[in-house]
Amino acid sequence: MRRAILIVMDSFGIGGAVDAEAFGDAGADTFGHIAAACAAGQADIGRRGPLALPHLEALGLGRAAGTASAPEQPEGLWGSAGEVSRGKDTPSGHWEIAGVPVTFDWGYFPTEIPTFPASLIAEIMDDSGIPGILGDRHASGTEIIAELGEESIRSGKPIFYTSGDSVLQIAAHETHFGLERLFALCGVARKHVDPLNIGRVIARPFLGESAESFRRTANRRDYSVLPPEATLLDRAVAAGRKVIAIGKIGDIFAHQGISEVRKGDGNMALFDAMLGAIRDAGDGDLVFANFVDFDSAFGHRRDVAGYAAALEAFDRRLPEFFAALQPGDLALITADHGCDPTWPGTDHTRENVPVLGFGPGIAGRGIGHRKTFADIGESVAAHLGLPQGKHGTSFL
Ligand SMILES: O=P(O)(O)O[C@H]1O[C@H](CO)[C@@H](O)[C@H]1O
Ligand SMILES: [Mn+2]
Ligand SMILES: [Mn+2]
Repeated sequence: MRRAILIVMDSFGIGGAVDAEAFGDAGADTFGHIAAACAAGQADIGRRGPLALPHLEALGLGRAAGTASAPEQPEGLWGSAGEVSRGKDTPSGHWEIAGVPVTFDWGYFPTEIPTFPASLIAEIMDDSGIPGILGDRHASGTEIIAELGEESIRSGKPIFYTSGDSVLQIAAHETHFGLERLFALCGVARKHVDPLNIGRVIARPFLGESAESFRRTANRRDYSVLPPEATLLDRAVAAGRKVIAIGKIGDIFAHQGISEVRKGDGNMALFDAMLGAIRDAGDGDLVFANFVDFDSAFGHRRDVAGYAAALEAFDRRLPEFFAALQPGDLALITADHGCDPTWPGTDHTRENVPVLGFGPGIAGRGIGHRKTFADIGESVAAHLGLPQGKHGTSFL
């Protein structure tokens, strides 16, 4: 069996990006700062003490990140990669991993209030019939729902907000407003933000009846534009291979180059879904998984202890993953950008990402620092015997 399993630990950066300063992120280091906080006893909520990631460390995480606790002889291919795409957002990171860097500038909404052009909101209101909007500014999704959720239920007006990413996010109550109605509204909004070059419209349904009880549900849906060129996923599908997308991978690629989508509510359910996909994948197939909680539940929330606990929970499950691999399989663990939970604000941070490769029979060695995430996708292509793309080089 020659299969590939590609895992994105969403936002698990390791610092050190050469262009971090241009993003206001010089010194940001998601892994390093979480580890430092844990070592200093500052991340003892729901967990305790130094960050314990024995399996990721055995694969070479410490060496990839340049930390002292690295083993002499990592068991996997270990290295780091920098991003050449102009944004530090999720689609840019994933598309570059899949061989297609984003070399154009996305459209962004300004930090002024209101952030959205009045004409855009008027068009969306006309087409969707909503009575108006709330929010209309940059915000943290959980905070703005706590602040405006009750008013949204009362008034029937959904909450529109954005961030440092190229996004229009729409939060509305799953039952009072209605989930299908929210999805339809996002479809309308998608059409109207196309001319503004906005990467994603994101439906953010929530449940609960008051600020204290509101919670976002797993029914988030991202409406992405298509990648600018054919990705690794398209190459795989064109060659008759199966691409099984775990979590939000399907949405991120606008469902292009995807054979099957499997979802899960939270990292542990996603891990289960990934193990199931590995059981079902055949020779030459690709399983591509995104673990979203690191970013959305902890990185953006600036929750250091929560992020650390999520890393440790993920690491504890890796033996199940190792056991699911078969001779000939290549597994790669990486990330799409940083989201340092110790950093000011609530946005992503420009960082290098770890690249850890392993599989039965793959000997450990350093692959150095890769200048583009595209080297990851090209390595998968080489492993699966797919045509090489033009933006990266295989490290196999
Ligand atoms: O604060 P929340 O709603 O989690 O928003 C985050 O999620 C968006 C999509 O990943 C990002 O743009 C970021 O701002
Ligand atoms: Mn991401
Ligand atoms: Mn994010």
